[in-house]
Amino acid sequence: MSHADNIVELQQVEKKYQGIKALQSLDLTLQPGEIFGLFGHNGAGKTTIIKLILGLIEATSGRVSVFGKDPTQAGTRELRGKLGFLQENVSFYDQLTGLEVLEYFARLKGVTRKRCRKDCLELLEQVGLNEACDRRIKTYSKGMRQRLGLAQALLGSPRLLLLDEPTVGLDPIATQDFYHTIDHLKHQGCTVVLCSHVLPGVEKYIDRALILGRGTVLASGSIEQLRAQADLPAVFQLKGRPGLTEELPEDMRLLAISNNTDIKMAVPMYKRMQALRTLTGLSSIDNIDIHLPSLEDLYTHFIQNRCDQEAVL
Ligand SMILES: Nc1ncnc2c1ncn2[C@@H]1O[C@H](COP(=O)(O)OP(=O)(O)OP(=O)(O)O)[C@@H](O)[C@H]1O
Repeated sequence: MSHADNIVELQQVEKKYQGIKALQSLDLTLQPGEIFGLFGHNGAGKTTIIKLILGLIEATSGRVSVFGKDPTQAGTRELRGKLGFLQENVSFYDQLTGLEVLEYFARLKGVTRKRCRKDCLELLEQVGLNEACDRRIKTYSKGMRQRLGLAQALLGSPRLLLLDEPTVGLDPIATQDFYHTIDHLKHQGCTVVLCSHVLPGVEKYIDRALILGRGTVLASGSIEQLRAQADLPAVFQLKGRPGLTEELPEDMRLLAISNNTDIKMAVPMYKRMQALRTLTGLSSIDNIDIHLPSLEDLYTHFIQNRCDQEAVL
């Protein structure tokens, strides 16, 4: 994909607030139809990245380009029309109904009066709020407000969607519905940036992730690339009958933490297929569970690594 196709490009970006570095040496490119996860501890710099992309703040140095333009200089209406943004802890005017709120934002976003009602009703249906659309916001639960926030972000079919903690307050079914919506948008070519502290379950929906620590990139890439960088083992959990330990080949026995019929072992990722073939051939084995390093494991690994490095310095 060529340079010109990038939806977002950040090159060697640094951001300081009152002289204090919030981001440094940040390189980031986002392509059409990409779901990108932005992860990091409190104060790592995630919101700062979102604000730079939205053009709300200027980089102290480096280059920020969104749809090929500097977002702080680009025609506001043109850029806003292509962007959708859901902030953390979304709040709306309590006395209005869900439909009224959405129509208000739709008009602000330049949706014509003619299309406004139809578009808003469709979006409310998409986020599962069609039955509550005429109820005042003050009667909405936290999850319903969050869904309304998502509908607001989806107004005008954005080509770039920035979502800060989008699943906070959503129950498991609503979270799944949310990811189905995101998947649907991806297939329409929309680029999505997901900022989250909630790591479990996210990895199957994202194409790439960036892990930030104190304003610097600790790791970035697809889950497979992050696994390769971290070099964490796959954890095998074996269940079998008495004699299982004795049946294990010598090299595997060394890796095993065992009570004889219930064995856990950490196998280097590159050896996992070979280990699986060997294990399935054993006569006293009944079950094998394999846990590959999850996004949460990888996140903990990279953050911990950074802490260890800082402790040495
Ligand atoms: N307007 C500001 N003035 C001064 N410092 C700021 C300002 N905004 C952010 N910071 C600092 O910049 C750093 C990065 O903040 P940022 O809000 O980007 O982090 P974050 O990763 O979004 O955190 P969280 O997960 O808590 O929302 C923090 O140290 C924060 O205190």
